[in-house]
Amino acid sequence: MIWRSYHPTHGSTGNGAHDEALHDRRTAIDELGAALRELVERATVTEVDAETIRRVADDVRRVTGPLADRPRGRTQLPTADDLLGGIRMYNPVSGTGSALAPPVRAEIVDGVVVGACTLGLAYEGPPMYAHGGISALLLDHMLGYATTASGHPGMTVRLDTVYRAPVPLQTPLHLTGRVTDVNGRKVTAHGIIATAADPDAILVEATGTFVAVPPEKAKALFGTMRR
Ligand SMILES: CCCCCCCCCCCCCC(=O)SCCNC(=O)CCNC(=O)[C@H](O)C(C)(C)COP(=O)(O)OP(=O)(O)OC[C@H]1O[C@@H](n2cnc3c(N)ncnc32)[C@H](O)[C@@H]1OP(=O)(O)O
Repeated sequence: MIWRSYHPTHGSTGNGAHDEALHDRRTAIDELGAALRELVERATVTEVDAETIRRVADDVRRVTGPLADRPRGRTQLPTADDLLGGIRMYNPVSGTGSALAPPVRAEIVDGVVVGACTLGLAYEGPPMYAHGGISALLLDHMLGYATTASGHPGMTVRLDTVYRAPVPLQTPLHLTGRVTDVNGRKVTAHGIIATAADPDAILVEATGTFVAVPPEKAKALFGTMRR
């Protein structure tokens, strides 16, 4: 399944004309992201002959040309993002503009972050199942979301992941993340991955420690960032 999940309501922050352009840009990014994910998945599952694969590679190189016009560097935020509002169009877990993201859709239900996604064959580790690093990525995100939503944002300093059973591909998944402890700058969170069909049967679980970044560290790490 390919999620197309940019939520238009998130874009309404100011006056009409600017919002409309921003909404249009985000919608376009969302459309390109969905097309890229479809490309990645089709390229992963295809068994067509080598000549066809080369022809597609040529075509893809050709169509990427117009995107090279105005690249941003690592210090420049995407103009479509709203960092404080939580909109990251290219986040590799939830960003609907990202070719890497499943993407995960998540919301807060009774103080718990509850997420959903389906992983295609592009995320394969052991045959038929997700790569273990992908599970850790999803859980890091779920725990990070939970800590941020609880009012205690921080960076991951530790992620302990327990793999109980393989995570099946092409299967709707259920993810959670919740804060379990706040101790000064340190926040502990826990999360799980299960199938949507059997959400109580934990496949992977993780406990993470997140640390709030003090202002002087934040300045050193992110001070060069600009819009
Ligand atoms: C609505 C909004 C929605 C938004 C959605 C958002 C989703 C977002 C999802 C994003 C999710 C993705 C998130 C990501 O991907 S974050 C990216 C991955 N993480 C990093 O790159 C972080 C790298 N680490 C650092 O830069 C520094 O450690 C920082 C700056 C964080 C702290 O450096 P600082 O020099 O300031 O701190 P400190 O070293 O004095 O330590 C402070 C305290 O922490 C304890 N400690 C340290 N390390 C560990 C450890 N390994 N295990 C256990 N404890 C540890 C340490 O003992 C001390 O405790 P205490 O002695 O005081 O008791």
